[in-house]
Amino acid sequence: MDVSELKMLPAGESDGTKVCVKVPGPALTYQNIHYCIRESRGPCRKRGPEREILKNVSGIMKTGLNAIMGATGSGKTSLLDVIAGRKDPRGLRSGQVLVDNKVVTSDLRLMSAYVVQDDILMGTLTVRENLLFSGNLRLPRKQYSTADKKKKVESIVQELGLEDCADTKIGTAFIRGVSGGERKRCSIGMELITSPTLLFLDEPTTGLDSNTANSIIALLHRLSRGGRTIIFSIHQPRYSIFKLFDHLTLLHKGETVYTGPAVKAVDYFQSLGYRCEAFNNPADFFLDITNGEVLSSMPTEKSLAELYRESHYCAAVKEELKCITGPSDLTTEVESKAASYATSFFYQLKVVCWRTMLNVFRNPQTSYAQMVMNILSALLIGLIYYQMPLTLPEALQNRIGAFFFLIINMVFGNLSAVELFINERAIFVHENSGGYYRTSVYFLSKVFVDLLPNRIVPIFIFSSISYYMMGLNPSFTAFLCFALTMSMVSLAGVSLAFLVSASVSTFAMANVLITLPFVFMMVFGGFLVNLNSMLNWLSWLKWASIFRYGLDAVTINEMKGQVFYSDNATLTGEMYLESQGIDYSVWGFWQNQVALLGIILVCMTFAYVQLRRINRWK
Ligand SMILES: Nc1ncnc2c1ncn2[C@@H]1O[C@H](COP(=O)(O)OP(=O)(O)OP(=O)(O)O)[C@@H](O)[C@H]1O
Repeated sequence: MDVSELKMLPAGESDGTKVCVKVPGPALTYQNIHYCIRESRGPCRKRGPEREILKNVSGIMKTGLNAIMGATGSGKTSLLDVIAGRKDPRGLRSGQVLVDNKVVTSDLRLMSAYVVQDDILMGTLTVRENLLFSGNLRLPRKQYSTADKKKKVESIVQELGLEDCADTKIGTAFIRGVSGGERKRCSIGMELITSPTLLFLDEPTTGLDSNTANSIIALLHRLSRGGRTIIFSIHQPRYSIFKLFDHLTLLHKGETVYTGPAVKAVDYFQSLGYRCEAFNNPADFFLDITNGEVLSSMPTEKSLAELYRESHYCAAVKEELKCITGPSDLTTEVESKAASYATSFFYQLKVVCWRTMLNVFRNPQTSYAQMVMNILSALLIGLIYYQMPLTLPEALQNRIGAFFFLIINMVFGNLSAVELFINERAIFVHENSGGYYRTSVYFLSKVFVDLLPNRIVPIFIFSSISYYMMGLNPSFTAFLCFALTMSMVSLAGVSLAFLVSASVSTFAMANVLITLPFVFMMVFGGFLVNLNSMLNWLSWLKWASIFRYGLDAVTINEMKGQVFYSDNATLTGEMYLESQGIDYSVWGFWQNQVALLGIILVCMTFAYVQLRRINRWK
């Protein structure tokens, strides 16, 4: 739309400054919002007393730039999250949020867009690839062909001025990427893909230098003139930013101290006896007032919130809200409706798998390092146990020692898998709750693209190097059974790591939770202690040991049919297996694989359940 067509009507109407656009954006109203939190305290996470963080706040936000300002901890982000339907509805004690007089449901939430403070983007993908990812998943395939989606991405690239960096990667800890401002623009672009008319942004200028912050707000201002209602929290904007605001909501300790046209705010506070000095930035002036650093020339016992409640601005809001009626309770409505998706399960799976694959290939430290580590450790083990003889006693000692070493290597080599869901937790929560894809799609993409090729291919290479260097049973079937056992042991270790990774949000906690079971499983593996001589009530733990199943399987695979000899005696592999109480029948071997498969399936299922249980609310 041509900007010259736009004209600001004179400010000062009771409802605030009106922005003239061809098609206005939705009007968002919120009424008597009481929001409480209950913090957990102490090591037992005992629930503390309830704390009210939003106290009876009401307001109306219309087409244009609607800023929510206030000092740190005043409740800006909480208000933004409540009205955007992102805050845990359990904390909402009363109040109602309506968009164009309709209650906020999850469908309505998907129509709007929310740009989080920390830009959550896939760092290994370029700006254009990230935008296309959003477009592919969030634009219905019935209405948009692939060419349409590409066209839409190109129009957003141009609208946001991202042409120069469209093919630059966003950047990770290892890759130098786009600048902070370009990152923020890309985050906004990810949300603009669905052409939302209601856009929420949490502190869009935080962390940016003042010129970049200026250009971001100028961009939002331009977008708002296309008929959008843009609502954002902001901390302490400079004047050139402040003067672009159409509507201002000022909070102090969870209460409204002003809501109305931004251009009228200085006059309002001057009418209360606060003097804004010449050249002072109004935004700084307001924060000085709420922080008590500027005093009124008309001292009163009343608080700023009480004075606001007596003002004509508050009366005007109340008057307008009186005409708007909606259902009495918001909470149930928000909770009950499941999110709907623009695309089918299989299409989502294809798009998310493609992104996961690109991410794996462009993250050398995970894919290539895994391969190199496996080759190096195979060579090391191969050299230590090079061409093991059949003479006793070293034949048995070396074989059992080598198998134990191999299993340890397979299990502990997967400790890095605990990073998987922790690293990407923020991006998963953001995209999943933003309606990009289902939880099952994300989980399966990790299994198909990350788990299988990243864990199984290197293990087959590892097995072929170490197996033939150690001079184990030369039959090819025996080699395949060995490689299969190594893969199953590794997958069982990874699935336990997946479960831990999906259950906790910090590496420190994940490391403790994964190391403990691995160490216990190692003790109950049958190498460090004779399981038959253990206390009965303790020995059941061997049934949960990945080590025991792995060790038994490779021992049966190697020993069965072998004959070991010393100067004056011979010992068959079967005799050794019997002495250890290992069932060496065909089922005896396969029951270990079945048990490992059982562990994999149980851990994977619980990992998926845990991913579903991750708290999406802020
Ligand atoms: N989920 C939560 N758990 C615990 N405390 C919370 C939660 N959400 C908000 N609070 C508390 O509520 C108060 C208001 O928080 P909020 O993030 O809305 O403030 P803010 O004005 O956005 O602050 P800042 O500018 O520092 O981001 C703070 O004291 C904060 O600690």
